[in-house]
Amino acid sequence: QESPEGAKMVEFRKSLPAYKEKERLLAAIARNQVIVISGETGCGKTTQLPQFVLESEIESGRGAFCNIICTQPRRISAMAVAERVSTERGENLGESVGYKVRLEGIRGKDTHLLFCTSGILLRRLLSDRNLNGVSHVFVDEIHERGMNEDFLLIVLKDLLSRRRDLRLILMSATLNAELFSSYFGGAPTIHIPGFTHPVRAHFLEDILERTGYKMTASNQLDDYGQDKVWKTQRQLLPRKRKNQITTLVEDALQNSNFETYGSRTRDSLANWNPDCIGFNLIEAVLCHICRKERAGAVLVFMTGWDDISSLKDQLKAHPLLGDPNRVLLLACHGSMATSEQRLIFDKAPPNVRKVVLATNMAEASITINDIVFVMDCGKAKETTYDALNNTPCLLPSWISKASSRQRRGRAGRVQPGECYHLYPRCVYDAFAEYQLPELLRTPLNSLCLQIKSLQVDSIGEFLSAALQPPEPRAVQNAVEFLKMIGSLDENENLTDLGRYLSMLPVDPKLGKMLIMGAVFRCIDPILTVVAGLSARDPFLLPQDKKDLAGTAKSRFSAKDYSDHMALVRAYEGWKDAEREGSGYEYCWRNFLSAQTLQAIHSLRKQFSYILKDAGLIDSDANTNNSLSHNQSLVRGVICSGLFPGISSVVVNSCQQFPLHLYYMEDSSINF
Ligand SMILES: Nc1ncnc2c1ncn2[C@@H]1O[C@H](COP(=O)(O)OP(=O)(O)OP(=O)(O)O)[C@@H](O)[C@H]1O
Repeated sequence: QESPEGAKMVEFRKSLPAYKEKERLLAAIARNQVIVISGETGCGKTTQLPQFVLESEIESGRGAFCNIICTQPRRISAMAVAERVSTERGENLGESVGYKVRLEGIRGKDTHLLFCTSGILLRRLLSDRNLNGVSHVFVDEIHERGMNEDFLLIVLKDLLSRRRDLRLILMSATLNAELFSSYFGGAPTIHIPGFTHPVRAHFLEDILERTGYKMTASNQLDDYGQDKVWKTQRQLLPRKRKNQITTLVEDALQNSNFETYGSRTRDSLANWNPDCIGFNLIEAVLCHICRKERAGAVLVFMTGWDDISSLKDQLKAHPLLGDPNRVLLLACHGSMATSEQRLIFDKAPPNVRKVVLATNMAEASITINDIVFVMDCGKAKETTYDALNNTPCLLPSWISKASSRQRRGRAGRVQPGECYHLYPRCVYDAFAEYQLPELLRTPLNSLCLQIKSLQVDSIGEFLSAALQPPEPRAVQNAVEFLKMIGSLDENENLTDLGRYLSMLPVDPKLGKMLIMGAVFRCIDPILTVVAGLSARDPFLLPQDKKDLAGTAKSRFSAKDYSDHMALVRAYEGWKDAEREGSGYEYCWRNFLSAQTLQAIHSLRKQFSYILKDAGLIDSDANTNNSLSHNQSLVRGVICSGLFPGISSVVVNSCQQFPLHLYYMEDSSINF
């Protein structure tokens, strides 16, 4: 604090809106076991509030006894926030402030404020049900209503009566604090106004007017490279099942005539296709920013790995955006290793504009301090689940108003910014206020396993205590599935397999395949299959070279007609080629996607750390793979993991009985 930088930091912290509320907050925390704080974007909720408690405990001589945990919904935010708070305190990470995310963490003996993911705290609660030694728990971003946060709230609510001294502070970025307050018996709420430098919002009509970009029916179809044909068809097909928000968006568009805009803009808007992300539009806006706007990095919100990597390929081929001397293109999505994700925080070289293509994982809690421009495609991949037919699907859906504001809020945190929303204002007006809680829209298989490891008798009863309980049918489907794969017995008790599965932070189906691969000592091929099922198919099928691509694939699968074994061989061949420096030619020759193989490689590493962490595999690779050469065994292990989704029935069209086919996420077929 004595150095000029230290004094500047103290001044900065004092300028945040949270600082003005410091005394009121500390008094409320001292008087109440639970408080709910709604802090708008940039007010200092995440970085300041846990720090205020730490400082106050140190000042009152209780520093050595306090143990503050602050949860974040995502790994990247837990790490980035811990780093920022350490910097603000003029310390290294691991002194008074640390972090813990799955498989990684920095904390020291003097760490009294720990940032971690909600999953890490849940895991701790499984083995330490009373959270012994913890004095304060902050649960951040509760408005996102993620599955882990809703689950945490049930467990923490139950814990409060056993730990009267524990303080629980719930933090939300939006004003819906009442819901949480009444869940905790009318806990007091405190509101902190937000602070951002001014951020100008431009909606699609303004963007078109400003850039002069013309949208036609054909220039909006996104180019997904080799998958192009399939994706294009999907973009052109009318959607069969419309959800309420899609209808609202269409109505909003129909009722808007954009009469104050020029005819070129109106024509473009008449052609606007809400089902596309709009790669060409993004490219045009990026060019506009690079050529006409002031310096500053750009953060582009996309929906997932496939659109991020396809857009990145397109931009790399552009004379301006693909020139590394002028533009630094970075990506950030969930299947990347943490070390790669962290690159988004690095500064670009002078006169080079940084462009980050990210999923909604960059939406909350993080500050990339050189971001001046945000582009928001208005969509995010969301799991939707229909309990009636028990089919989950991961599809791009419109985001909520709360998410859109959070995205905008990533600009303007350190300097004034601009946000380009790539959809008209009337569409924003039709967005839901908040997203539907994850607990109500995803299968509950993993969650139910974790609930059982808390030694709960009835899963249904436990979940009925949630903020918004899921449908009983969804719970019943999950319990039946867990019984079928052998992780629960007839009386809903965890089996040995179930106990191991509950320790693995992956889908139970994939977890079972991994455990079987470990037990039967054929882990390498199984790691590849599980990573492949979690990523996507690396085999490309270009429309104009289907035969050649088919022949290339059959070279990998001819012996046993197995797609899974073909993947294993293709991956192993790629690894060999990489070692010899010919990975690129190998992919080209065999119609394989190098990017997908790279993603599979990263995921394999993550899964193998998880298995080591759970004590399921040895540190010696030879021992773990002593039976990997036995292909019948490997195929048996794959089957045991995929069960019950292992076969499909082909019916003759003359047959009259009704049959329903559902395509599952991993493209297996379910009846
Ligand atoms: N890594 C960083 N570098 C520079 N400034 C930062 C950094 N992290 C935070 N800040 C500054 O501190 C302010 C408060 O950040 P904080 O993350 O606490 O906000 P918040 O209230 O939690 O908002 P949100 O919910 O939008 O993340 C930011 O607006 C920014 O000005």
